[in-house]
Order: sequence, then structure tokens, then C-alpha cells
Amino acid sequence: MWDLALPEGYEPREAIVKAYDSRTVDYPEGGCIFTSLPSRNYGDTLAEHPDNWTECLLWGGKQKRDILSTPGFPSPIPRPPQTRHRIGPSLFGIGMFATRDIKMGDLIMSERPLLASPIVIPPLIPNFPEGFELTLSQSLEAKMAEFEKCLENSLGRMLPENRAAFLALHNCHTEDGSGPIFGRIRTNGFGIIQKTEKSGLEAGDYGCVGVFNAISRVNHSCAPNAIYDFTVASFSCQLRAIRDIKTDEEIFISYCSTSEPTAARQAKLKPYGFECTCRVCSDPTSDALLAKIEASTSGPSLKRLSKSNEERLQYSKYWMATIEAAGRQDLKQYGIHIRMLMAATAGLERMNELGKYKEMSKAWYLGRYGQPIKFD
Ligand SMILES: C[S@@+](CC[C@H](N)C(=O)[O-])C[C@H]1O[C@@H](n2cnc3c(N)ncnc32)[C@H](O)[C@@H]1O
Repeated sequence: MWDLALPEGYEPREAIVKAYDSRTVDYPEGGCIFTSLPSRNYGDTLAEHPDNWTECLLWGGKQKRDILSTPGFPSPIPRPPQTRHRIGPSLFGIGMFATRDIKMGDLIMSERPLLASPIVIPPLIPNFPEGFELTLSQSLEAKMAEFEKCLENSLGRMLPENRAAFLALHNCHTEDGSGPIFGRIRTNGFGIIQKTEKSGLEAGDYGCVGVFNAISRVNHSCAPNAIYDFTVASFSCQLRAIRDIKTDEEIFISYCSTSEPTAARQAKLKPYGFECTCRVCSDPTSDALLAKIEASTSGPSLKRLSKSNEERLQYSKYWMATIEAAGRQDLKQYGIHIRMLMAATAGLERMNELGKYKEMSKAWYLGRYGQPIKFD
């Protein structure tokens, strides 16, 4: 047991495990479900599953029902036409690097998580003998210990090579009562099934984080050159370029929303155990610039804008160049300015330029949202 101040005599109980057929969906609500997705047979190896599978610790049956009923599930993971990334030493420990020039919108790589787990500790009930008086922090620690037992069960279900890859990941939560598995989840977990329109999760449902062999090596920047998107159908994350990336450049994603000001972003990064010093965080004028970029596509600004297509063209060209110089093409305003350039060039009947911005819009949209844009 790692260093916990649990009362003497208390032992976290083993995870309660019942065996179900992998296609089972009628589980009781509100309990841990250990399942491999896509399902596999006992004794299967990676040679039979080149896309790997994910050990999932789900809370209650709804998530598994939702996943199994997703159209297309389980489809193969999409792959780039050639390898575009490598893992290697970075200024921030280990990182991911481009092995060739990559264009905005291109798929860098995709990967199934090694482990999927609830984002927060579910309401497990620690098994205290009667008469135990617990402080609040002891109660929290006991829940942590119970959850770690559940996670140990998930790790025990992994193939040795997947378990070794998981345990080789960085852990920055060694001093805060997190167990070694939960610590790695908090350091390396990226939201995969969250409360969004797409996921169908409702209030009170538990979202999931995924921990990855390669994607969990990607470091953070508030001016990222890549964005990841999780697709339930292939049960995998796709990592795509949100701007052109040169060979050997480090690949960065953002671990938090980049449309928030610096102090709010730093607060969101706390669980990852570092203070961000990226070009945006170290520029004292970046919050003011962010506010101006946001205002550039707001209703009042657009209302004030001249009706002349030529002036609109110059306006959006100016803002695109400003956003590019700040390396912030992941902001949605960049995509809006590309669309505004399409409208202005169409109005001016400059068909070559219109074609260029159309292609740009397609690539940006794919990088930003992980799916192709449909023009009316
Ligand atoms: C998801 S892991 C990324 C891979 C990690 N660098 C490694 O060596 O395995 C997150 C950890 O990487 C480090 N990290 C990521 N981005 C960073 C940044 N911008 N500045 C400092 N450390 C960073 C922190 O130690 C953080 O806890």
C-alpha cells in the first residue's frame, strides 16, 4: 500500500468481480463494470487484434449499452498512409515528434486507449468495520484505496505488454494520496467520453478518460499544433494537425480549453502537475489579444464591418495573419475568418482564391472537429 493515513485495521476490499458474457448489457446500474472493448476472447493476442483493445472500467450499464449501440461499433481504427510520428526525449520528459512534414487537417496517428476509467472516483462504499470514526480526509483516502483496488483488477486483465506500457507512463501524483494507477490516470488521462451533445451522457453520468500508450506522451501547449478527437465507433482517438507541422517539430495538444484566459488555463492544468510556460502563457499581452480575436467575429464587430467585399477580405486576412503569428489556429475564430474569406472572394468572383480558401476550410475543419465539413 502506498503512503496513506488509513485507520489501523482497515484494508480496502477487493473489487467485486462477476463474470458476464462480453455482449451483456443488462447490468445493474451504479457499480463497476470491467469489460474489454471491442470485446475479445480470453487468450487472444495482439497479433489477432492489430488495433488493440481497451480495458474499460465503466460505472453502471448505461455507458456500455451506449457504446455497443453506437452505429459502426466496432470499426477498425483509421490510419495515416505512412507513419508520421515518433516518441522521443523532449524538454518536458518524453514527447511526440513529427517524422515528416504534416499538413493542417492530416491524421498524425490514431490509437485505442490502454485503459478507460471514470474521470472522478465513483461513489464506492468503503468497507469499515462498525465503530470506526473517520475524518473527512480518511474517508477520501479510503475511497481512493477502494478505487485503486478496482483499477488493479483492470490492469490485471490487460495483456502483459499493455500493462507494461501503462506502468511505464509518467506519474506526477506520487505525493497526494493517489495510488500508482490512479496517479497515472490523473497524469495521462484525456477525456474521451464526456458530457457533450454527441455522447448522450446526462447529468450524473460518469464521463471517461482514456490513457494511451503514445498519445499520453504528447505534451501540452496553449498554442497547440494538434487536436485529438475520440470516436466511439472505432473506440479510438485521432490526432490531427491544426496547422502545418514541420519534420522533427514537437507535437503539442492542449490539455485545457485554449479560449480561456491564462489564469483559468493554469488552474485547469494543475492536475497535470506543471505550470505552463508556453509562448501564450509567457506573453503578458496574450489575454488582451485573445479578447480581440474573439471580438473580431462577434456580432457587434461584424455589424460595424463594411459591406464591401474588398474590405471584408482585408479584414479577415489581417485577423488570419494575426492568429497565425500567435500560433493560435486552434481557435474557432480562425475557421470563421476562413469562411468569411470564402464569402468575400465568392462575392468578388475570384474563383481561384475561393477554391484555395475552400480547401483550407475543409482542412481546418477536419483538424479542429475530426470530421469533414459539408458545404451547402
Ligand atoms: C500526459 S504526460 C505527457 C508526457 C510526459 N512528458 C512523459 O514524459 O511521459 C503529462 C506530463 O508531461 C509533462 N508536461 C506536459 N506538458 C508540459 C508543459 N507544457 N510544461 C511542462 N511539463 C509538461 C508534465 O510532467 C505532465 O505531468
